[in-house]
Amino acid sequence: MKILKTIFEECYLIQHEVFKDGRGTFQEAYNKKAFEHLTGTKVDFVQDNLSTSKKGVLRGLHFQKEPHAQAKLIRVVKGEVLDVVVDLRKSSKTFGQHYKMRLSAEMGTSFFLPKGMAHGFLSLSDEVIFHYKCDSFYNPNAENGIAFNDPDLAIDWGCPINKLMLSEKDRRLPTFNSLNL
Ligand SMILES: Cc1cn([C@H]2C[C@H](O)[C@@H](COP(=O)(O)OP(=O)(O)O[C@H]3O[C@H](C)C(=O)[C@H](O)[C@H]3O)O2)c(=O)[nH]c1=O
Repeated sequence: MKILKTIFEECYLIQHEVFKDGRGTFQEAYNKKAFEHLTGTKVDFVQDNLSTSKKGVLRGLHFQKEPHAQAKLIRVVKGEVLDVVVDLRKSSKTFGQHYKMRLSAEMGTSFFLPKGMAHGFLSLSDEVIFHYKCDSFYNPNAENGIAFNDPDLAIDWGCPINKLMLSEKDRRLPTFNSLNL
């Protein structure tokens, strides 16, 4: 397992060791001891989520308000996504910036997001299976989000807007500035 830093502090790409043989592959999808040793971050995950998405589905940008903010360890189990993270940590030098990266099952990587991030992804494959661990339980009363097409974030999703498929909830998300973070 190797840790790759990103432009966001405490936000890491994790490259897993993939063992291949005539049968297929094996990898440790998560190892608490190795993760905490390499990132220096102690995290107790309490909930695993799994979603499937068709091509063109955009989920996000979502976050839970304190004290229910979630750190997430993301894994694309099948297919490929464009994953997007927005730094909502007011004390961060990258506050208000977004970071995007293609993640695919073939890459053999996980992506760790600390608390204080808004997260979303665009499905680039006909079928995406998306798995992530959270260190805080789902709390619908703490749910919040940012519009995927926020004019100030100006995220380039690389997909014509008429090809995107969003939930009604996501179509009504507020702008970053209106949150007054
Ligand atoms: C997130 C969540 C949802 N739900 C229920 C609520 C709805 O009835 C249904 C679908 O929820 P939603 O449309 O919010 O699912 P996504 O759009 O995939 O939301 C996720 O999208 C982006 C990518 C994220 O990073 C968030 O963790 C998460 O909000 O599942 C639960 O019961 N538990 C949960 O933890």
